[in-house]
This record gives sequence, C-alpha cells and structure tokens, in this order.
Amino acid sequence: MSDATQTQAAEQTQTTRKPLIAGNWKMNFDHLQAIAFVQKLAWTLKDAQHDYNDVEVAVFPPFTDLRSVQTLVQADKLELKYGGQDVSTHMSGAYTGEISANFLKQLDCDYVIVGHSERRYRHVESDETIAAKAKAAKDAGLVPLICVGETAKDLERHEPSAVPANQLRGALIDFKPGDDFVIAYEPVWAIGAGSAATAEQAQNVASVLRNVVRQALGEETAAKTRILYGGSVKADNIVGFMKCPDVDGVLVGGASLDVEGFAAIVRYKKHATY
Ligand SMILES: O=C[C@H](O)COP(=O)(O)O
Repeated sequence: MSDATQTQAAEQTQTTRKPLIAGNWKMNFDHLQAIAFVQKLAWTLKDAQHDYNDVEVAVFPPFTDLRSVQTLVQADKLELKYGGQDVSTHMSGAYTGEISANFLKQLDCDYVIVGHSERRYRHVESDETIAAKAKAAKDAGLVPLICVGETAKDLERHEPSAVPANQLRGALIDFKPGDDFVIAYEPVWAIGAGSAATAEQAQNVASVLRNVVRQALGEETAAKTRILYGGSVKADNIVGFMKCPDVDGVLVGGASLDVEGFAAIVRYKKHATY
C-alpha cells in the first residue's frame, strides 16, 4: 500500500475509533484522595454534559486505590474506565510484590498499562517482559495499553520511529489479528518535560506504528487500534494532537492530577474548531 493510500485509509477509519483520554496518576493519590478526585471529576464532567460515548475517559490509579475506585464507579454508575499501571507476567504464586492480571480483572479494570518508559528504564524491563505482560493482560480479558517511545539518546542514532516501532513489534509477538490493545506513543524526552512533541512528530511516529500493526496483524486490526500520544499533554496543546489522523487520544501524566485541567483535556472538542 502506498503512503498516500495509507494516509487516506487512516483518515477514513479514524472516525470509527473512539477517542480515549487517559490519565496516568503514577505514584500519586492515596485511596482517599482517589475517591475525592473521581467524585469531583465525575461531577465536573456531568455539569459539562460530557458524552462518554463520544470521548472515552480512563484513569490509572495506584494499585492500592483500585478497589475504592471500583466501589465508587459501581455505586454511582459512572461511565469512567480505569486500570492498573502495571501487571505481573505471572498469574499467581510466589512472586512477592507482584499483582496479577486476574486480580485486576476481578476489580473490573478495563485496561492495564504495560511498558511505560518509567518501567522500561527505571525497572529495566525488557521487550520480552513487556510482551509477557501484554499477553497476561490479554489472557485475563484486560485491554493492554502498550507504551513505546524513544529516548533523546536514541534520537542521536536512529529515526524517531525506529525504537518505538521495534518496541511495538516485540510487544505484539503473542497477538493475533482482531485482538484488542491500545498503543501509547510517548517520546521519553517529552515526559514530564513541560514541552511536548509537535503534532507533526506525533503523527509521523503514530503512522509508522499503525503500519507495524498492519504488517503484524492485518488491515482490520490496524484500522481499529487506537494510538495515543503522551508526553507533556495539557489543555492548551491537546487539540493539535487530536487533529492528527493517526492519533486517537492522549495518555496524560502530570496534567491528569488536576481535576479542572484534566476535565479541560477531556473536553478538547469544546475549544477546538473541527
Ligand atoms: O503516562 C504518562 C506519561 O508519562 C506522560 O507524563 P506527562 O504528561 O507528565 O509528561
């Protein structure tokens, strides 16, 4: 398929992919703060008449908050999705400190993040480990949100898309056509930096990543798979990313910890001209 045909195909299918705005809280908020945050977010979005069918919203609290979030979501019948920030490659047994995908599923998690750069680099997780985590999530009925991204050092030696594309190929090794997963392209140099990639940079890598999915799992899977951008996303830069044909949402870190700021990101269509 030529580049032009691929871009045209991407533009046509983007409308069928529901945008996902995801907040990764990282190691912030205890369970009481989590309850207060989710309640306030739900009220803010309700007041703003947010349509969750139009734009999906998910939060990724620390493990210790998940039961509280589940209780609140169920009691108040919230349409908010949630998930874990990491998962074990194992399902049960003598793995001190690990949390299995089945445990997350039992808490009605929808998603789980795998391969975040803070795990890849600070916890030295290999592509093989991340592939095993993505498989464990899938096998338990969770949708893995697979993070990929290049460091500033990678950029000295490679094209921007080279490392993320390789990471994605590695993570998808056990996936079949039709499987559900989400990809988050997070250039490591933009995470927590205060300065994001440009929309053009995000689109260029996202389109390569969609091609990786196309080559590995076929056109149908490539067309339905959502690709998020992450790295210093805020209310004042999200619109540029959401206009990219291959970007279907964002994974927000720091700016997801402020209810008003995160709600403004969720409501990006209100401050955009489409
Ligand atoms: O998971 C989220 C990313 O690491 C982005 O974090 P950030 O929005 O604070 O740059």
